[in-house]
Amino acid sequence: MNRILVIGSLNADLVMRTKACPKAGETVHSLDNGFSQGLGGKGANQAVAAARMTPDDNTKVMMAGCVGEDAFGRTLLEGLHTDKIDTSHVQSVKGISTGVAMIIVEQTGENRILLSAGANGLVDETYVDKLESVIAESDMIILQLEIPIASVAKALEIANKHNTPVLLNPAPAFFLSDDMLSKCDYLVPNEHEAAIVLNETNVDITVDNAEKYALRLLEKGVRKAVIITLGSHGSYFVSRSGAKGFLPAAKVKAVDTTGAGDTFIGAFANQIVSGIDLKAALEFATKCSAITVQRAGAQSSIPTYSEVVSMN
Ligand SMILES: Nc1ncnc2c1ncn2[C@@H]1O[C@H](COP(=O)(O)OP(=O)(O)OP(=O)(O)O)[C@@H](O)[C@H]1O
Ligand SMILES: [K+]
Repeated sequence: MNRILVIGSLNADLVMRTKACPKAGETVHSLDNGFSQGLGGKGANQAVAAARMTPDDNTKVMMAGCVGEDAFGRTLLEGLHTDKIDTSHVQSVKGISTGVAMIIVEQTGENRILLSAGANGLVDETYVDKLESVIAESDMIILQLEIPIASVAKALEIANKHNTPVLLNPAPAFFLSDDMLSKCDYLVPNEHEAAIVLNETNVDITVDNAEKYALRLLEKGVRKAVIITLGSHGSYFVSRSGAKGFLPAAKVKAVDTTGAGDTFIGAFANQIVSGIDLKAALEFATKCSAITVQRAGAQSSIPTYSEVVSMN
């Protein structure tokens, strides 16, 4: 059985839809039935995507991270269990809230998000150290940057020590050292994140110049492949073995793109640990995320393997 370990964030998404945002000191009503609650956090979303893309239970997905001992934390864990994700390494911590994203969406589609890292901030180096044996036994670990960066560096160090392949999704983006990049097998940023990782915040990465920036990231030491996702355009990949190319996104009517990147990453990782080659794995991930964008929500919008294969 293949084993994927995600070390990352778990968040409750609290969404309020309104005609207009209240001004300071003002109280306004939301739209009718304007409130909804969802399960999110890049780490948990990517774990769910990897788990749902597993036919015949041939890949075990494990989640590591921290939640508060509260209703949000319990609901997040229940959701992961529904997808048969092993949560035995997730710590429920007393006295701190689970990570929360408060999202206000105006009728125009404009949104404002207030994020409280809460328990995600407790994923420290000591916690990651305790995961050493599970990192060593994994076929791939998936990391994002919604937990402290020192903990991500620690996870990279342990994974390298045990030759465990690493996929890093540098989101939200920071400038990353060559040392960190050279400990990653796969780097999957979107176009904005790729620019920030390279410290090139004044450039626009597009379909036309994606190859140049993907190659620059590869030159910084990423071991196997760099994949830059380009939203509704698709993605561009370059690999150490010389494979490269643009993969157009499926032409679909997008309703809510939340979770597109996370679906892409979880599905891609699942394919890679199952021995599928890079381009085929990316084509599969492209199909999966095209379904996610046609549905509202984050985790709830991620398709299952059978939904993806029945698309053809
Ligand atoms: N409107 C769309 N139509 C079809 N496919 C899409 C669309 N938006 C995204 N995708 C697919 O999802 C992949 C990842 O999307 P994107 O580059 O937007 O990631 P992201 O910015 O990390 O996403 P998000 O933060 O919204 O989850 C793309 O490479 C593409 O294949
Ligand atoms: K969605």
